[in-house]
Amino acid sequence: MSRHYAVKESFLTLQGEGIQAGRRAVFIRFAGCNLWNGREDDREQATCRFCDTDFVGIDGENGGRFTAEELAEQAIRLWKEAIESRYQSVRPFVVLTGGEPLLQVDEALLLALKNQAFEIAIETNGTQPVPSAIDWVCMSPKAGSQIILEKGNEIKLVWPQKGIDIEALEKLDFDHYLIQPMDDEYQKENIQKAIAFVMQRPLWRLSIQSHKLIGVK
Ligand SMILES: C[S@@+](CC[C@H](N)C(=O)[O-])C[C@H]1O[C@@H](n2cnc3c(N)ncnc32)[C@H](O)[C@@H]1O
Ligand SMILES: Nc1nc2[nH]cc(C(=O)O)c2c(=O)[nH]1
Ligand code: SF4
Ligand SMILES: [Mg+2]
Repeated sequence: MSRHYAVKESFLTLQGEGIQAGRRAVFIRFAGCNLWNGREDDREQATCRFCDTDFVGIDGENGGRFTAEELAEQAIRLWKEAIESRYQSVRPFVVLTGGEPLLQVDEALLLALKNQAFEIAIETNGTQPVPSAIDWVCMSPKAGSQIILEKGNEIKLVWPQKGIDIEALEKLDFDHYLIQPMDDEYQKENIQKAIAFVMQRPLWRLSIQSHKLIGVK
């Protein structure tokens, strides 16, 4: 039997975060993460405690278990929604996220997405190896986890986090450095801390979670 991927949800939206914010994108959210099991009862014991996402199960919009081809076909169908005919030739863009997508994403899925002409971006916590077929790598490091990723396109650090070695991140081979205020009960203060961070360290840019402001998914 061919391999299946456990997908929480899949949807067409605008990339809300990072250097590519504002870009039309299909999101595929894979179920499961290695830094939290997703249960509220276990959040405080997890390595990553501030997650804003429900990645448990396969019960979300367009969720389910899919073969590589099925998932790529669903993604291209979502991409084609509402596009005016003269833009049919614009390259489709997919963001693989989760949960931790690299617990499931493999060469077979990347090939199926490439066969649908997708440019492929990923949101990863940096603890898993990244296949070279991925076009855009966004790593968001989590304090207390073992980061193995050394290069990519953007680092998006959620702030504040205790126990992050900022200088060590700056020595990695990434093109863009972003700081993203943590969305929790202290969000207002977190935004001020993120602004102060950028003011002291001009290598870094502010990333706001714009999808939450404009009311898209
Ligand atoms: C839900 S994660 C999934 C991808 C991957 N597991 C990761 O952590 O990068 C997607 C992005 O949301 C960020 N994020 C999660 N919870 C957040 C929060 N409460 N406030 C701001 N950003 C958050 C993550 O750091 C990551 O950049
Ligand atoms: N619009 C939108 N942009 C995003 N960028 C990263 C997201 C994620 O959860 O990985 C995300 C998300 O959930 N929605
Ligand atoms: S690593 Fe990513 S998906 Fe996992 S708990 Fe943290 S923010 Fe959520
Ligand atoms: Mg999100």
